[in-house]
Amino acid sequence: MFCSHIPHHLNLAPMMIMKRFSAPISSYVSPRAEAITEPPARVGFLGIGIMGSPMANNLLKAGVDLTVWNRTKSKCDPLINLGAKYKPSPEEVTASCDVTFAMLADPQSALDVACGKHGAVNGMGPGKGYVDVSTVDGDTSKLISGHIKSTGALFLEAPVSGSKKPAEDGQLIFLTAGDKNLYETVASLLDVMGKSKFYLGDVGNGAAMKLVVNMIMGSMMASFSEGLLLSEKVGLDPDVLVQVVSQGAISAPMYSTKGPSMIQSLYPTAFPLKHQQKDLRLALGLAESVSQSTPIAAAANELYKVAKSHGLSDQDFSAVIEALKSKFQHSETK
Ligand SMILES: NC(=O)C1=CN([C@@H]2O[C@H](COP(=O)(O)OP(=O)(O)OC[C@H]3O[C@@H](n4cnc5c(N)ncnc54)[C@H](OP(=O)(O)O)[C@@H]3O)[C@@H](O)[C@H]2O)C=CC1
Ligand SMILES: O=CC(=O)O
Repeated sequence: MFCSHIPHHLNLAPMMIMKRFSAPISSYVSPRAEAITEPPARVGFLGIGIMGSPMANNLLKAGVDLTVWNRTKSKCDPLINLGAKYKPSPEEVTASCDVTFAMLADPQSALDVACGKHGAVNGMGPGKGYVDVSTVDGDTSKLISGHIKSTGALFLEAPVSGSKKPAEDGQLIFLTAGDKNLYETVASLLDVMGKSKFYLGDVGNGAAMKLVVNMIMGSMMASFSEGLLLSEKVGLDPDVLVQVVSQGAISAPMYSTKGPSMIQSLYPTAFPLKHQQKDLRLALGLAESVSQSTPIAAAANELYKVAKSHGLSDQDFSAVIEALKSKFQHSETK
């Protein structure tokens, strides 16, 4: 039988079968190679924010034995109510789990949680795995990998493409790199949380892929913002612009989902603006490291910085449009 290898205590089989037939398989690894690996029995999750919460929730719903930790403990409560275990430090989570996922804000927090006092590294050892799904730069990822692997454990970086809604719907795209054995061990868990997964080789490649993707996305949103405001100023209906864009060659889901609320100056947070600016900053660093010119991304980054300086860090990244409005432009030049 297709999923007969899944231990009975894990309720993964129906969801995995459904997903294999409802979503395109775009992983480089054949479905047969994934199917022979048993998922880990005890799974940890560190970082229960906008993304971590629905990802952990999907693991729970699939019957995974899950232990969670978050700096702000109250964010774990809904998951605890659904049956998750809780430990008061990353160290205690990794000590009690076979594989631990981490979904942290940025390079510093990913490093702190992995390598700081009572950090994840202290609970790692041979036979265990650490999967960092945060968006960080390659150097940070390599640093964390080095510390984890020095304990005899395995490391996989696996940043995700896809926002709050894809996380809720189990439709993320995993960009993985690192220990291939760990990739195979957690493949069925990635399938619970996502619709596809790429294995990209050495640690750093997953981080780089994610930064390139988000560099493009940040520039696209800045350009879309300019278009919305220009259309309005020349007397066009920006709602019609959204419809036109959505039907043509430049259509992208984010234009049709975020456009209507941007026109109303509403920015309900799915992807915080501060994280988009962080990703642009890291992507520019990546480009600098190989002397690649990225003037469009550099200009977009400046716009996100302006938006941050006006207190929009925790709004959705579509709030970058505010930085182009005359009230902000004037205050910048005063
Ligand atoms: N939202 C999105 O659409 C997407 C986000 N990402 C990436 O995923 C990661 C998480 O994003 P998201 O969930 O949106 O962000 P949130 O800001 O909602 O969550 C950030 C998480 O990091 C924790 N954290 C922050 N600083 C520290 C610290 N110093 N020590 C310990 N924990 C810390 C937060 O804990 P606390 O609750 O205590 O603040 C929280 O759990 C980011 O790297 C982001 O770029 C990737 C794809 C999509
Ligand atoms: O990192 C953000 C996303 O939507 O992907």
